[in-house]
Amino acid sequence: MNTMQLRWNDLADVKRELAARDWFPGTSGNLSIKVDDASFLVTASGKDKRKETNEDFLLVDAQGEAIEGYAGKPSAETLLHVEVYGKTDAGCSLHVHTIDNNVISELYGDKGEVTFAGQEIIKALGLWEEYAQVTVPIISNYADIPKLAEEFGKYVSTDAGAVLIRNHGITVWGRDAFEAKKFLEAYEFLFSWHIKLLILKGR
Ligand SMILES: CSCCC(=O)C(=O)COP(=O)(O)O
Ligand SMILES: [Zn+2]
Repeated sequence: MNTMQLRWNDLADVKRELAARDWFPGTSGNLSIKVDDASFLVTASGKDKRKETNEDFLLVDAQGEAIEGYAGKPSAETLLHVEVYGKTDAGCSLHVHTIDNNVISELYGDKGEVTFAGQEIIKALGLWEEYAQVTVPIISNYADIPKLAEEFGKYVSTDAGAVLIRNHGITVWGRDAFEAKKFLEAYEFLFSWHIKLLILKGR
């Protein structure tokens, strides 16, 4: 198998696992994986990402322009994935809309960030010290995608990270598909945990 086929299979695996979690409501969400310095695979726009077809992904260049030979259109949010690969050595970027990430983004949107501390799952984000804390930036949901990508790009500097888009969703990236998915699951765990605690405490 060549690199392209290997990466295609990696992305298909992640897509299947996120679909099993029901993290692609209403055709939302987009995923990408780096193939080489000049190209990455990204999900086709507007499709039900729970479905598996031979046309789920398209190859695009480093600027997000479709490379000939693939059906459909690249994700409308491809420019955010361009920011990740252009600014870091990340290998995979995942974007999902969940109720939990939307609730957290609205609760803390005015603050521009949300911080979690004292939770064991933070170790999954690579932070192993006691009472480690993690902060996720929250940006406005600009309808203009180049503007959204520009704002998003201000928070993209390390090979692994996450940004919440207010009342929209989260984009998480990591060195490879395994790491990006691990981070995404850890962030969604934190969001769900935090919301449940707030409800139980009546705040
Ligand atoms: C139907 S949700 C609106 C678009 C969006 O935010 C999304 O994640 C999916 O867009 P795509 O073009 O990648 O299908
Ligand atoms: Zn989206």
